[in-house]
Amino acid sequence: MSSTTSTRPTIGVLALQGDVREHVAALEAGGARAVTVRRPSELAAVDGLVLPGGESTTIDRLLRVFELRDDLRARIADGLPVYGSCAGMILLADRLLDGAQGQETLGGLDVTVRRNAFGRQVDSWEEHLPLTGVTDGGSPVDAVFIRAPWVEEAGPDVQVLGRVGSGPAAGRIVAVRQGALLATAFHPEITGDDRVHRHFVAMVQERD
Ligand SMILES: NC(=O)CC[C@H](N)C(=O)O
Repeated sequence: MSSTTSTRPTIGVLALQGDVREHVAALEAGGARAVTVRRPSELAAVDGLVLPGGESTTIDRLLRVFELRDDLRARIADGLPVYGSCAGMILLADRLLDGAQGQETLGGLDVTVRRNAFGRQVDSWEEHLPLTGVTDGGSPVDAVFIRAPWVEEAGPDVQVLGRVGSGPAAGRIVAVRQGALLATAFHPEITGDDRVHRHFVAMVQERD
């Protein structure tokens, strides 16, 4: 574990595939020192980690190629704060529905996630959502969903932070927290609203 001060923690962004740059910028705006993580030594040096949006099957495969998978699972079990966005939410789920053949997750969150849950015809859409602990007393976040998963079932220790508000998927869970793990089905990193990342930075600081 690194010895950064609690005021500005070092947070890694897993940089194997996906929208890494956007997360780096959002973390910096949210008060962290952001670094990219591709090697076990880089993983060992961070106080928290973001699993970006992208393609969960590719990230799953590359985690093995880059020999990061076992170390990352161990650090998650050890309480490392991790924020997963979209594909990252899939990777954090203990149980996966509609995964590709042979696809595995890292696990950690006691949830069942359905991949590409909103259907192939709905590639992306945007909705303004209130999020518990993030938007309290403020405006809702601009939630951009891109071939997004949803949480089909959440265990008793999982705190539901946000649900879809309207349309055929109304009520579906799209933001959760369990201990040091945070996950959203949408992509706050591409909207210029840093409140979700700020929330995660505070979670990392709590852990210091
Ligand atoms: N925007 C995203 O991260 C999409 C996730 C993608 N559908 C997957 O299965 O990983």
